[in-house]
Amino acid sequence: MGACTSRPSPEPNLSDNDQSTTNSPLPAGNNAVPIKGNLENVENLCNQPEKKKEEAEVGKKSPFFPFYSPSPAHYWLSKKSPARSPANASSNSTPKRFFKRPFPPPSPAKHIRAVLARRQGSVKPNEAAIPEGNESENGVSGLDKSFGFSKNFGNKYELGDEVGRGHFGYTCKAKFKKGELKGQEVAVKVIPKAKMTTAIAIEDVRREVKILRALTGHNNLVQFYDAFEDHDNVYVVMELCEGGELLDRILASGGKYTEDDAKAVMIQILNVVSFCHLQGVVHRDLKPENFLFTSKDENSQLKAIDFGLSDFVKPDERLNDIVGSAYYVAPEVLHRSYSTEADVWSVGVIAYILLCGSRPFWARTESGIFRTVLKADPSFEEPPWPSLSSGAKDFVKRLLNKDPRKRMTAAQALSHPWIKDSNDAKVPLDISIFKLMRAYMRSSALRKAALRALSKTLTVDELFYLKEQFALLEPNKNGTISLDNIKTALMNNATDAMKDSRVHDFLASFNALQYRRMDLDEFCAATLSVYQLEVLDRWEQHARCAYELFEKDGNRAIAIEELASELGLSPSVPVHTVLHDWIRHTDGKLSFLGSLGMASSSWQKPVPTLSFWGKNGITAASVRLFPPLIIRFVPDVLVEMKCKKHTLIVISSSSSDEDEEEEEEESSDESESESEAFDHHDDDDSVEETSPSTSW
Ligand SMILES: Nc1ncnc2c1ncn2[C@@H]1O[C@H](COP(=O)(O)OP(=O)(O)OP(=O)(O)O)[C@@H](O)[C@H]1O
Ligand SMILES: [Ca+2]
Ligand SMILES: [Ca+2]
Repeated sequence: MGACTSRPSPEPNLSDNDQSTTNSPLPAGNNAVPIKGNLENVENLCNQPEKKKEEAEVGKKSPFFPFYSPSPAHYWLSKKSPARSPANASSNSTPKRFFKRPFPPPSPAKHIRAVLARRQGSVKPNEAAIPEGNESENGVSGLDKSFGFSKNFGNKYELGDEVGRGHFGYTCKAKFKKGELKGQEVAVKVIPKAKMTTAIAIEDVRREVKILRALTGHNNLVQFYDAFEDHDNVYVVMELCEGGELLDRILASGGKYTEDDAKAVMIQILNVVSFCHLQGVVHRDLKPENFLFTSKDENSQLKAIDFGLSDFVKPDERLNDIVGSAYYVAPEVLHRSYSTEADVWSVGVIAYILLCGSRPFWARTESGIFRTVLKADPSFEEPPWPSLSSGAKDFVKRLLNKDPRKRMTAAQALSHPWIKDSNDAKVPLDISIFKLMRAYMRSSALRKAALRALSKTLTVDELFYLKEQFALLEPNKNGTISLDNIKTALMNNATDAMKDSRVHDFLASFNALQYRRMDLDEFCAATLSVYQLEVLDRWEQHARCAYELFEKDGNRAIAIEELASELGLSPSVPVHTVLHDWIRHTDGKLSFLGSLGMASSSWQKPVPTLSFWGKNGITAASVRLFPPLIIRFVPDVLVEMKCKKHTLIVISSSSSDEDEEEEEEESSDESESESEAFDHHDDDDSVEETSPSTSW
């Protein structure tokens, strides 16, 4: 937005009137302009004669990006970053090797959101041209731009040089003017009120400060000191991080970290991300620009900044607004149903970049990026991946799983074998444990028995994390926990943010635990994630073994005929034939939708897709080849299906309503919903985009 072209205000009260037009704003669509891996191209882009540049912009202007952002070139060459300065282009400090998918990514965060907001009618089409210096119009617009912050910023601080900027604000050094702290330096993010042209934008700033205030105190989160306002600006005063952005260090390192260095960064990022998630805060804009080092020191601490797009999320809630930065955005965000797992995806993107120096999802247009995020698998074949450890690859793959239910959580990632040996700190409490626990407590006896059997097949590594979580709940002498333990553990970790994310209300749904205790065995059964186990190569062994244990415990499987009756199939239907008909030819998955015609008319609501799992994917033909096949089935049953000679086992992944809803969503055919939003885009090669009105 305007911020990217405005000059830093030397005085706090300076309005944005003087927004420079010398850096002619490029539409963010110019993200699409490829910077072919070296600074020359970037410089060329910048050095185009003004008129030519304008022409180029007009020609390439995409209707998708009515809001301009820093062009890659401008950003790259911004004065705050020596690594990006053209003067350094040939100096030793300049990375010799640039990314195949060149940095820096501009942050189209707001653009994604603004397009959406515009579509929903809450932003006027011409908001792109945000009225500058419109402070006198504040009243006219009817927007309440008072935040209730102190008004005496100017009395307390003396504003100094700019140290960085983004879409929403610019950050300056400042000094205490008087008192004990006189001369001490801080950082001040200045957010011009002139840019708050919608109620949403004002609310975003309010929330940014609220979240920062609530979460401050964590070692890997920028320390918040105070917030001020005056007629023109909001001032967020925080600790000054003098070590620059993580992005700069990545660039300075030639775009590649050693595994050990990457681990050290990952541990800090995951620590703060898991902390936010426990508090019920989802950051939504995790990217290397939003992590700063406190000092230039090689081992300096890393701090998360910029909670401008962050939000509170209740443990049961799914958010639906599309925000974030394109390269880092999770697929489920584009599908508009997401929670904290979306941040973990972004961490996965950062991890991928740290380890190999390339972006995992790349295209020349924003819609092209979205398409790859939704559909493409990142490459682990190209150098340097073959020379990296299998642990590192497994770690990144498990963060970049497109299914959020199969993705590791941040706390879990900290106990991943690749990380845990280098991590002295304790694994933090994981809110997702409580979600799984609640689903377990609401499950049928049959499902509980199945999960118990499955939990007995877990390996030492898989158990490590669950045991850590159990220990965090401080079991009593007998090794059991109760509702009180959960409450105490949460209280010990609580900040004000938990009030907004309603973690305590969520606890109320644990009443079933009030009169009983849970030992470690049951805890493991309750909190293991079947979705995550399914990702593992050894999943079939797990399931096969679990089934044997399940039977040994005296449980009886349901025969296919019983399943058929449970599904409402009439006894006259030859079930084995039906089974065959359920297999979708497109992907070889067993589709329940296909069975609808034969199912009894009592099936009113959409039926979830039933999928076959097997090594290398199961095709119709392989149904007969892989005994036993493991299939997941939403209703609460564990079923053995005798299919000719072979055995099919059905283990329900979950019984919670939430999951059923998700299943239904999935069953409406993922590819269809994707194509609805993106298929019309001609591939990334074209900068010309279809009109947004037809695409969103
Ligand atoms: N505490 C700090 N110490 C030093 N520099 C900072 C600090 N906070 C922010 N910065 C610098 O200012 C830049 C912009 O800050 P921030 O990311 O909060 O702004 P933004 O407008 O919300 O950005 P975005 O465009 O990513 O949304 C940062 O990338 C960083 O370089
Ligand atoms: Ca930022
Ligand atoms: Ca921001």
